[in-house]
Amino acid sequence: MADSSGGVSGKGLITHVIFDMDGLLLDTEKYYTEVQEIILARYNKPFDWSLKAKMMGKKAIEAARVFVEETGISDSLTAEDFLVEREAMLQKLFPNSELMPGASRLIRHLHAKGIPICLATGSHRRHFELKTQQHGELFSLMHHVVLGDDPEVKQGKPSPDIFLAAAKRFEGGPVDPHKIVVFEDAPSGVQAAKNAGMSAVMVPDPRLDSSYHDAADQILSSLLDFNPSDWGLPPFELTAS
Ligand SMILES: O=P(O)(O)OC[C@@H](O)CO
Ligand SMILES: [Mg+2]
Repeated sequence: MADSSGGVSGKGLITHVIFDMDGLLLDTEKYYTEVQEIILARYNKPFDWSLKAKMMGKKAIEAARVFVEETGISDSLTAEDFLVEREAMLQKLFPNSELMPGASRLIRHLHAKGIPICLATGSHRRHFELKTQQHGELFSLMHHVVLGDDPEVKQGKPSPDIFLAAAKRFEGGPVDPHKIVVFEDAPSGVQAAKNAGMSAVMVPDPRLDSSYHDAADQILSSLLDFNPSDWGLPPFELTAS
């Protein structure tokens, strides 16, 4: 739980960092929302952030089941058919994926300072490739990448599987979870980090109700507001004025 100052109380030194991708490093959640609104409009159903909050961060089929069941359309559209229908639209949108503010600076800073960093995303390989095709050099700075369709990831977030798999694959792994901070945007992702025994910095979409923030150790409105010293990580260089 973040302390009142929004800083971090009582955290030991962090030595490794795990990044979520969708909504945290890449501005891609809007594409999922756009496609889901188009599909729901056919059933005259509204798409709202309480449904979004339950879907984001999950593996595709898990998010699809939530979508068709929570909206009450599962008799007309199966989770599998939903995934097929949205695929064509997403394949057009994902190559335009842009970085979230502060993402590049933080990744490059930690890499330059020799802090081991990796990626752990519910996105499966095909979507990962589409979303990162404009950002290959930046994502190559990750020590490793764990994807939603990785055989070790039996269950998606909020299960800890993906973050435990990520901790194992660092040099000299598995890394003690208490020495890992996870950056996430989704309630399911923050919960997965806590379930893995790790710390979680949440950068939530401002439209997400603040009641979903409770499990995070620190809440930021943007990665630009992250202060590495809060976590014992090397501070940003002061840019020459
Ligand atoms: O990269 P993450 O946030 O795990 O998301 C994957 C996908 O489920 C989008 O919500
Ligand atoms: Mg995310």
